[in-house]
Amino acid sequence: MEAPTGQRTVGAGHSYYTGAGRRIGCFWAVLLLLALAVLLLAGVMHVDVRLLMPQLGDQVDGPPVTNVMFLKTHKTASSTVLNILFRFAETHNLSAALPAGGRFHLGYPWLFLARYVEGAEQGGPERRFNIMCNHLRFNPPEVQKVMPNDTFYFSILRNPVFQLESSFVYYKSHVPAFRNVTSLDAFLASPWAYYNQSLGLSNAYARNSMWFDLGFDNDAPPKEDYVRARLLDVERRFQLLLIAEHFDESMVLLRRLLRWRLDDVVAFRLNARSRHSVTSLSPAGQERAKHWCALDWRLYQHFNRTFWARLRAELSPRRLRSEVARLRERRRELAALCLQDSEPKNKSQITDFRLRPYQSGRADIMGYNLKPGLDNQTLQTCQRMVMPELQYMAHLYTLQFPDKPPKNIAFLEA
Ligand SMILES: Nc1ncnc2c1ncn2[C@@H]1O[C@H](COP(=O)(O)OS(=O)(=O)O)[C@@H](OP(=O)(O)O)[C@H]1O
Repeated sequence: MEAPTGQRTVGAGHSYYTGAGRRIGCFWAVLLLLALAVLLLAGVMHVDVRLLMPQLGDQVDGPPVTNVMFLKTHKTASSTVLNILFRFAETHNLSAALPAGGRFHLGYPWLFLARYVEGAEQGGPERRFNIMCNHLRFNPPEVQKVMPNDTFYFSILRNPVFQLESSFVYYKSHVPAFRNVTSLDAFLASPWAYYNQSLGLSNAYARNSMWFDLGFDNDAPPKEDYVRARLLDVERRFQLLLIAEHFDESMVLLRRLLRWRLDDVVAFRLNARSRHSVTSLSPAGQERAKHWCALDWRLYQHFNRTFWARLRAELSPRRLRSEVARLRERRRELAALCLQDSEPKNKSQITDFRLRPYQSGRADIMGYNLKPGLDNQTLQTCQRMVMPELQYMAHLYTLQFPDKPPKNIAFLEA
């Protein structure tokens, strides 16, 4: 006898669903086993799982830090950091403390004053900004006038031997102490023949320039008590000192402390010299540079130590390795997406003047050409990543102060 249609349907349906239920159960069991196997394999092969599931690694606890002051020291990879901060300001609609009027820095080499910031004196004495990162000579009470109380302060240091070599080539014709000497080795062999202490500020790039940028006396004798007291000052004022030689590890640490996303801290190397404008110092010259810049040498040694101690406190070695690997991988992806030939170009090869960095002295400062044919959104992302310091500052200035005359960067066209 044939069962009524409805019963048969229900019966058939029931057995169908029972079979399907079994299949679904199997599916989840297999998936669970697979996941366990991957985790086991990752453990055995010392692979960080976040490398396999990148979206997991981009999770951060709590809101991002948005009040940030970066002391932009000279010739220390600071333009690359500035690019990161300007991008963050622009994409998060944050205000930046930019140089007033037609200026390109915040009063450097004079000690910073709040009135060097555009708009600091408008809207009453309480006007505060989110991001501050243009060159200035650090002067905490004045910086505090334009930055909120909960600002995160950080800076970056570089081995003074290489920092001095970079300065020498870049500021060769600008700094009196460097003007009349053929090489840095010759300068370091008898610095007092070229360095006139009474010229003060104009020679700041020639000796202990990071110490000077921090607001201290770059000609002070490196006496133990004095050095220790100033290092303590820096520790009190800054939450973090990064190290240019370990730039990627620095970005991992910075991102963690600021609770930013990975893409916020991925950057291309900016303001780098082409290989033919880098000179090498003899081993004796290197030792003399450490002696000549003894204050910077102490500064660098001290904060190189604290940097690694901080990294160890924040991340296990394996986690650090995997985060650095992820950062590099993402940089490679973005280079392939944005850059012509995925690499930097020297000044004569850069076709768009808006992307050509400011050139100084004998240095050939490299930049980038973008790939042709990028869609609008990708183009915007890529342009931001390769935009040199002066152009980016002028761009933000126009966005922030549309009624003011724009910064005149026509000289970059030459
Ligand atoms: N990501 C990264 N890692 C390591 N080093 C880097 C990085 N980005 C820039 N650089 C090097 O930093 C030098 C430029 O420093 P600044 O941008 O601070 O110079 S400036 O004071 O703003 O003119 C310049 O050094 P030299 O090439 O020796 O002159 C750059 O090569």
